[in-house]
Amino acid sequence: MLRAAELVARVMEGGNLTDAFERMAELHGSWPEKTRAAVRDLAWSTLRDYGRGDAILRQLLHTPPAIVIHALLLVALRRLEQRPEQAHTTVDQVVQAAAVAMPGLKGMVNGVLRNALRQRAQWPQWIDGDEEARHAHPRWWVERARVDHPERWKALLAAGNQRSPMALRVNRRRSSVDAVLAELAADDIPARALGADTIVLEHAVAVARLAAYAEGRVSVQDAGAQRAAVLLAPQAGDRVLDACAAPGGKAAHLLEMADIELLALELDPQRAQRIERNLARLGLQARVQVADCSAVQQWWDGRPFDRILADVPCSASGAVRRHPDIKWLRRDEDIAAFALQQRRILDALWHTLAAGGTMLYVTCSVFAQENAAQVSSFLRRHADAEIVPIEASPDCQLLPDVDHDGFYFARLRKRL
Ligand SMILES: C[S@@+](CC[C@H](N)C(=O)[O-])C[C@H]1O[C@@H](n2cnc3c(N)ncnc32)[C@H](O)[C@@H]1O
Repeated sequence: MLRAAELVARVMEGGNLTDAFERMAELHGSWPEKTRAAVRDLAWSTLRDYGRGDAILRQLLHTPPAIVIHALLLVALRRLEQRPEQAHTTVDQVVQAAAVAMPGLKGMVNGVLRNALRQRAQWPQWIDGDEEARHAHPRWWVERARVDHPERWKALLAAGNQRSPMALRVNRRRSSVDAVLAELAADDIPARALGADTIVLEHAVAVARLAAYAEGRVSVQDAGAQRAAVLLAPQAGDRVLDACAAPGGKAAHLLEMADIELLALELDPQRAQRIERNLARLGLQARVQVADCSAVQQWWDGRPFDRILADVPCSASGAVRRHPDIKWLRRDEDIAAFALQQRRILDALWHTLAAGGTMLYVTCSVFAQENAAQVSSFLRRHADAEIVPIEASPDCQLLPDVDHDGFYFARLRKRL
């Protein structure tokens, strides 16, 4: 429990959860898979529960405690909700953990948790009386959801608090959905097909259990993310740009779909290495270059692209259940900053698209400012741009559900 609390504390101090977890897992290389999964699950689910634990703690504490103890209490409350039948064991374990982290506060932790247990019947009322706790999202986020999705905001927020589905993308150059489904069935991994290359697993499993992964026959990629390559529809011989490419999921899908010449750009050199590793595992080739895609003069050779994938940096609000730390780290004003960055990238990339070529704009956001509003303003600035509809709609806003995360897609064609 202390390890999960350390991860939560890292996020409360402004750190990235996935990075913190990877560093911790590296440090404890001998952890069995079960321990790794348990630490991960507890940290992730505590952070997904944004605001709920604090609504309870506010009733029991006058001042917020030191960060590591605060995090430990949140983890403890999460565990008490998950396993009410083991309440006393949980309290004992948390008190022992507090004795390691801050021995002087052991008694306080014990007192708060025993008090919390005594008043357990009140928790639903405390949570319900606080809007952030009720939806387990920051207030500004609830407000944006309400304004941007007036019909579906409650379902959208509820979906953000669920566990994310695990989906595979079959490398059609090496296997097929049917063959992989048969392999999974033989390994007792329940799964179903969803679309041309997509399989959704009933429960998440460690990739180490998937021989098809190590052998480059499948990749782990959200089913929503897999729509990008399908919508861009690369054709043999196309010159294609993936402008924001790491870790290379969509780049690899494009290369699996057609014999194309692909340039994959990535700003972050370390993340760029992940593209190389992924392509090597799948037996695919592309030119990978570390560059800021919006500084066109630094990387473009002047030959226009037939297709461009602009999978821009965004709030990731559509993938919040996968990255629950973003509820804690993002601020309302960050959305405008992302929108500005996206606008710069779109305007710069447009110059590199051939007349008649297609650019697919993608975010994993559910906020209109990064999505439909961004595209409308792009169309107003570029008279030579037109929308290519997606299933009879000008664009496509996927909201998170049992099959996929939230994504936004808009297809833009440069007039001839
Ligand atoms: C949404 S992720 C891309 C995911 C990727 N397309 C995939 O499917 O695996 C956005 C990526 O863009 C990178 N990035 C951010 N700003 C960039 C820029 N100006 N130029 C190039 N890459 C950028 C980020 O480091 C991040 O890796």
